[in-house]
Amino acid sequence: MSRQILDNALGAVGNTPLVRLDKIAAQEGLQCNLLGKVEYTSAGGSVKDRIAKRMVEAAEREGKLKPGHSVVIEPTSGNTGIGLAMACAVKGYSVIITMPNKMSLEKEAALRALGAEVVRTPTEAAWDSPESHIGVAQRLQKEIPGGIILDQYRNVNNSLAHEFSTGPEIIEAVVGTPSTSTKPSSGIVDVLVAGAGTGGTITGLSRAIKKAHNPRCTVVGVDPVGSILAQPEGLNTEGEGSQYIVEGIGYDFVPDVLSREPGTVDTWLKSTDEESFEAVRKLMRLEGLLVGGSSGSSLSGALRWLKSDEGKKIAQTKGANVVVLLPDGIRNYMSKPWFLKMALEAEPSPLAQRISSILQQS
Ligand SMILES: C=C(NCc1c(COP(=O)(O)O)cnc(C)c1O)C(=O)O
Repeated sequence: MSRQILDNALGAVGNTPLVRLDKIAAQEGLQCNLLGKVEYTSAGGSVKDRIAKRMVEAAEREGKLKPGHSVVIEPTSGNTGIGLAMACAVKGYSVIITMPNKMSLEKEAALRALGAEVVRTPTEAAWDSPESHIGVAQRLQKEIPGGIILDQYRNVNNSLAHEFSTGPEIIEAVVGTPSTSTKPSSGIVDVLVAGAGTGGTITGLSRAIKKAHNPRCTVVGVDPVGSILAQPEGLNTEGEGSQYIVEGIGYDFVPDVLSREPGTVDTWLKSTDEESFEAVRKLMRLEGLLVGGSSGSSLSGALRWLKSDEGKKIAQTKGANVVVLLPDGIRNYMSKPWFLKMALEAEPSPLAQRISSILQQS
């Protein structure tokens, strides 16, 4: 793709790299391959570009979007909104985004820069209350001529985008990369680990991998403490309803696109902000990957699963491939206290101490 002229920015959605996380794997004593799907390299900066592009193009094919008339309205934690705003900028639709107050200023700035109107809503509002980002979007859709909610929480094109783009990219990379003596590979995706917000990513990836590639792949879902997506429900009792800082994953309802069919998500883990941000630090410091908070949630879930009774066999299997979905990048969170603390308040390294002692000498 990078060696041809693209019609517009939407041509640069997806086709993201699958990157070895060898230093983290070594630090954790893993024999398996730990592979990160780095979604921040997509044109809009996240995995959600894919569903935004597919939902808009499907709505156009179905005659639901009319240039110069339609106003796309979407409730979002930000990234789907950015993908939609990018698509609407290219295609000439107006767009209104409703987004909870918790979400970063960086996402709001990107949305506004792309031409979207942004309406903030109370983070604590229940999903089905008129004050929530979903409730406000529905009210605006009723009142604004040409208003249409493409609805990532119900739209089949959400999970289909991952079943037919993200999934095949992962499979092709794993199958197409030869096994060598120094980098052995089973040639299949043995484990997939992903967080869940709408659940479209994990549902689509599970279907892509289990239907067309490896029906025995273990799919691990990561759900923040405070959210209710994990199964069995008993996992959600501790800390139910508590607020968490990581953006993009977890909800107080189960979106339609998150399949509850047996065999879609084989096991769920609960994640905390603390372990998520520690995992972000590892991805930055050890692997040079400038990822966002939910990438840390996925990695911390993967590392915890690999230490569990269920995962330890794979952990010690040379050539087994464990794929971790890394949904977005630090661009969305640069002014967030959790990141500034990590980046600017770290303990001075021995090198930093050496530098200051040199420079203090008159
Ligand atoms: C639901 C939205 N985002 C999902 C998301 C997810 C979860 O992806 P899902 O496919 O929605 O489950 C993980 N990480 C980040 C940073 C995300 O933005 C949204 O942007 O509206």
